[in-house]
Amino acid sequence: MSWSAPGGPGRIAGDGAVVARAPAKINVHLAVGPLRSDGFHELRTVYLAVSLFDTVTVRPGDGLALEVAGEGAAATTGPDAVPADRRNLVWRAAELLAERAGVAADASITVDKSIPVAAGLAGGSADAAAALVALDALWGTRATRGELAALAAQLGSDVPFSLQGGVALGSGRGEQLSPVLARRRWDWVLGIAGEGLSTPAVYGELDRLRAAGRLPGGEELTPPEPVIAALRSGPVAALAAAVSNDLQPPALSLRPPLRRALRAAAEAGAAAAVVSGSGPTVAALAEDEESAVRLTAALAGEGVFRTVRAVHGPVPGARLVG
Ligand SMILES: C[C@@](CO)(OP(=O)(O)O)[C@H](O)COP(=O)(O)OP(=O)(O)OC[C@H]1O[C@@H](n2ccc(N)nc2=O)[C@H](O)[C@@H]1O
Ligand SMILES: Nc1ncnc2c1ncn2[C@@H]1O[C@H](COP(=O)(O)OP(=O)(O)O)[C@@H](O)[C@H]1O
Repeated sequence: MSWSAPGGPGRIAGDGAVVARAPAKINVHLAVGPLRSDGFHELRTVYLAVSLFDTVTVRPGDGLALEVAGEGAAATTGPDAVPADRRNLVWRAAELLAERAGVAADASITVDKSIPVAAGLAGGSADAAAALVALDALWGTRATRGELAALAAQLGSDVPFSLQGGVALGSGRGEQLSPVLARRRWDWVLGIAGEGLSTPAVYGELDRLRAAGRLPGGEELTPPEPVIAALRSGPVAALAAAVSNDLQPPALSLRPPLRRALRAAAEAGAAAAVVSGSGPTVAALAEDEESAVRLTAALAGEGVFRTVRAVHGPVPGARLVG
């Protein structure tokens, strides 16, 4: 990896702050193969970045300091707890970038979370991607997008997509991306559960259900082509017919009330309703504005803590703002 010599600060505001934001994602296709020897599953997934963002602000500092504010700051235990130390993906992103670029890891970092935690929306990955972009500017490390993508892949399977945004096909463990063309804007209503689900627990439940013969073994990955064709061609019904997620059955097994939320969305006229990634967020696809309003009302209360309207517009990945 070749790094330019540090070239001075990037886009820095008056008080020395650099701000970046990155989007949440949903998976409109998620085919999961058997467990690999490295502890990950082979995937074919189609990621869609949606208009729900976390913001990361970095300032000059002495050593690393991290504060987590907003949505993610509340829980102290369980899958929804966001640590404000080196276990946080943002901290790891900072250490990794500093080490690779040969600069001191000096920064005071604030993460403002709007993306719910452990929700299957890749909030932690968004934070890590935004931190890479912001710290690259603060430290003047001038990494190329490709260099940042390589660091992102070391931080987590979803982080390269959080950096890239838009719509993409993910292979390998999800980190190998190729862009997908989407012709139009999609309107989603996200039903956010009050309590998150742990990603490794959901993959583990899938393995358990497969080993017990209660689900097909995953040797044959459902091909993503129908979803990719539907995204290219446009009609809502085509995308709705093609959406699928192998992690939905294990998420439902761990969180049975999610069935009610999926049913409520279907009864309220959702073109499609699917668990996003490892869940427990339910992503309901709206035909139009009126349908989105109906879905929002239907999801409220059905084991769902709150709803968020999110569109794919397309939505770019991690970017400096301000
Ligand atoms: C399921 C997905 C779908 O996009 O996201 P979420 O819905 O949780 O956001 C991803 O595969 C999550 O990606 P990410 O959250 O980055 O996972 P990582 O940190 O790389 O891995 C956490 C753990 O998830 C499991 N894991 C992850 C990816 C993968 N292809 N196979 C796996 O088995 C492994 O147990 C791993 O130790
Ligand atoms: N910046 C971060 N934001 C959220 N969670 C984080 C972060 N850094 C580490 N984590 C850990 O990752 C776990 C799940 O992260 P998150 O990305 O929100 O969910 P998901 O994998 O379902 O998309 C949390 O339980 C938390 O302990």
